[in-house]
Amino acid sequence: MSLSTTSGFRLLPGRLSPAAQAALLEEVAAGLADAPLVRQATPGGKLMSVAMSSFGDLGWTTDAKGYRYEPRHPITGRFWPQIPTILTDLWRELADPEVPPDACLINFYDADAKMGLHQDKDEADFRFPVLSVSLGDTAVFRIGGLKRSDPTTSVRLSSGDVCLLAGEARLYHHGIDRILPGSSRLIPGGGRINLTLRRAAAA
Ligand SMILES: O=C(O)CCC(=O)C(=O)O
Ligand SMILES: [Fe+2]
Repeated sequence: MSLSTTSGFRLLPGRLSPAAQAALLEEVAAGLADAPLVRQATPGGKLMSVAMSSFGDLGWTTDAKGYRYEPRHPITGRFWPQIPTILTDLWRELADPEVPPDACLINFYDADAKMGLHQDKDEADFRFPVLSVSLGDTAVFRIGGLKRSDPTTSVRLSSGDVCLLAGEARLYHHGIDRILPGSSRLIPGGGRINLTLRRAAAA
């Protein structure tokens, strides 16, 4: 089964040059110094293997009360750092020329982390795409369809790759099966960072 581009899924391999990746990584590291990565628990009480933080007006959080967007970091209580301009520029070019993203989720995967099949549906308006940027080790990304039981395709996301979940694919199930440790030298100590730009609140 191959993933139709008419679904609204778009992969732009190597969209960010090595220099742009390094510059973005520096901005992410500066943001994480202010809003540290946290391993959060699902509403069901399971600790996620991915460590997370956010940039923007809203950040994604999860705890016993559920999944939601919050204006402040769950541990520090501070507002989230601003979304780096490299990312808002990409959004303007590839996602929406007028309405800016108000959330950028930061996921850090170590060699053992993964993310189960899910839909991104905590946002107010699915007309806006999710724009994803990958840095560091390659990930084995799985994407299916609107139904959890739909057939899935495996796509590798490498450092500098950008992908869009737009149109019908905006609500396709997706997840990360595994990381390929040692596949990139961008992040000191290894691992993968995924950044997803979103419009969480109504525009
Ligand atoms: O890490 C990725 O490439 C996907 C992340 C994701 O699906 C999410 O944050 O909702
Ligand atoms: Fe997702």
